[in-house]
Amino acid sequence: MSRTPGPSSSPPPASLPPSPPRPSATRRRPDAALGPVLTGALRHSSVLTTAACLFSVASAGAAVALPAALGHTLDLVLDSRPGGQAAIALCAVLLIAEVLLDALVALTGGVTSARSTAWLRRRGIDHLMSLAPHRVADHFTPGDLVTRLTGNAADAGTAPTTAATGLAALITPIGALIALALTDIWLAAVFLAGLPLLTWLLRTFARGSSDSVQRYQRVQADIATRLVEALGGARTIAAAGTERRERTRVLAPLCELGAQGRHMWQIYGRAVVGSSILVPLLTTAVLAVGGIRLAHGSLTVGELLAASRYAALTAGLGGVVGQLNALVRSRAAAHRTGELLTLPPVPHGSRPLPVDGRGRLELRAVTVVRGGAAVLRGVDLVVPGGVTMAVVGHSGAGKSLLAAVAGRLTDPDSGQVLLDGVPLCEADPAQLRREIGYAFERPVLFGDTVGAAIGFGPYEPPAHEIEAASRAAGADSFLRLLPDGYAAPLARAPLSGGEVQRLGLARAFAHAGRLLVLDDATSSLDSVTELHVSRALVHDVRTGSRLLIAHRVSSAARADLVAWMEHGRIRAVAPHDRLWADPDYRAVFAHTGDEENRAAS
Ligand SMILES: Nc1ncnc2c1ncn2[C@@H]1O[C@H](COP(=O)(O)OP(=O)(O)OP(=O)(O)O)[C@@H](O)[C@H]1O
Repeated sequence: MSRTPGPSSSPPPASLPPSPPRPSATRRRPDAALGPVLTGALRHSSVLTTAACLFSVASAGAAVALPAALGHTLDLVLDSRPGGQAAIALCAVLLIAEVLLDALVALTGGVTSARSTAWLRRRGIDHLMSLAPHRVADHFTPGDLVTRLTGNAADAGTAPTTAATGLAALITPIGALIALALTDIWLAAVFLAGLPLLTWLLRTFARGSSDSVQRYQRVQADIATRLVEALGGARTIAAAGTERRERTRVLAPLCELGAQGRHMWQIYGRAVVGSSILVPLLTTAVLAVGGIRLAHGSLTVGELLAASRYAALTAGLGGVVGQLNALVRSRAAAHRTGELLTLPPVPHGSRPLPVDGRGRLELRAVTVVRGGAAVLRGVDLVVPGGVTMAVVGHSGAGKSLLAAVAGRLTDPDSGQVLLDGVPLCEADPAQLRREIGYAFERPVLFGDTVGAAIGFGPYEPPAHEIEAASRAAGADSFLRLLPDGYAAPLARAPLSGGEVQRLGLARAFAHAGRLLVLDDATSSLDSVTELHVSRALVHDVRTGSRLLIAHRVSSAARADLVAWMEHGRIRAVAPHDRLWADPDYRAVFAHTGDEENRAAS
């Protein structure tokens, strides 16, 4: 309730991060990023924001009315006029109302901020999940994203409350100035004389601190990005013995962070010092002139008392500095969170796949550009329904990208991909995820238990299907040795690289649809296990087409057809036996052992 003059309360620096590490998203028009966040947060908490606004305006009204009531009461008491008791009661009511309203502002404001923040985080994460993974990676690092969706979202979530209470922060001094003028026009004139200086102080603060806060948040994000990278590469760093160097790298932006932090404090400090000098000077000047006016009989004692309170409240305009600071911070944070929302989501259609489709995959003139260069160049390829096709080629030929395009993990820059005659971009996304299974070379496992990690997918398969998939992937034997079997906590299960890969395979088998894409998903398996998996794939997993990115001759030899890729193009499609006669084809497998090559030939 106390509206003390001078810049106040909230500390200047922003508390959260991220950075601009990757290009374009951060170069969009600021308003394009800001609009959806601020309007969305406001719309989402409109009732509470309106309540907070009304309470704070009412509280400001009580604050402005109180000095007049006090002054009037004092005059009544001093002159022994009737009505003193009623006036005292009115003062008490105004005082209590102000306290209660302030409490309500704090309550509704807190809830509004919490709800807006929760909405922003949900919206941000939903949007993130709707984006193409490579597009996200092009624009944001993981650390940057985390800070945008946590700290920045929390700061941005305070915007509605700050704006609502900011209105009251303006009403109080402006109302007090009007009341001062009504009490005595000369006193208001004295105050107005100093107003240009106060206005200049506020404008300088707002301008300087906005830049500084944005830079501070970016540097914080940079540190978060480096930290996430270091955590991801912890084993490599330990093996290389470069912990000290890494520590230095992660903390390198700290100097700039400190500089930006100091700069913010300097701007804030200058504003505080400026208004701390100006405000008492103005108040004192008003009091001095008020004293003269009292001596001349132009003011009563009660009016002087009211005038002194109004001068203090009017000078509370300096307190807007704190409010401005909070607004600047939440605006900068909203801008950072909003940049994520400006990335266009992957468009989807709703066409169903034909019920009797067998997983015929067709790529028509598919071109994919990465880093400014075409990585897949006009690829035409047909995987007939029910056929297993191995994709082979030298490292960097574009095999993984082809696998990503096949299951719509990324869209081609030109050309079309069709599953059972339906262009993937027109297909119902939920059905697409049920009908296309993926296993990767280095799968990431999700779930509380190892069983849940296998069941993780668009639907939860029953336990017996999870176990059957696990057997097919050669994972059942080692899972049963775990103390709790399939219920063993994933985080504490001691899994080798090959075992993780088998769990990834089991996950894909458990959700196998009409198309199964195995992107180098058996690379860590020994030959015996790989043979077991290949057989299980034919006999124990739902039938459909398979696209296998393969490096081993044995995998290519077992496939019905081989697509041989070279420099982003299909060089040939034929059974392995037929291609083997070509020395260039054999050179693709030059890295595999002679024994395996002999066996395959
Ligand atoms: N996001 C990207 N930005 C730039 N270049 C990319 C990107 N993704 C892939 N590439 C490039 O595309 C090429 C093909 O990559 P891809 O992973 O498909 O090769 P690959 O045939 O699967 O190789 P490997 O057998 O080594 O896994 C590589 O030269 C790679 O550097």
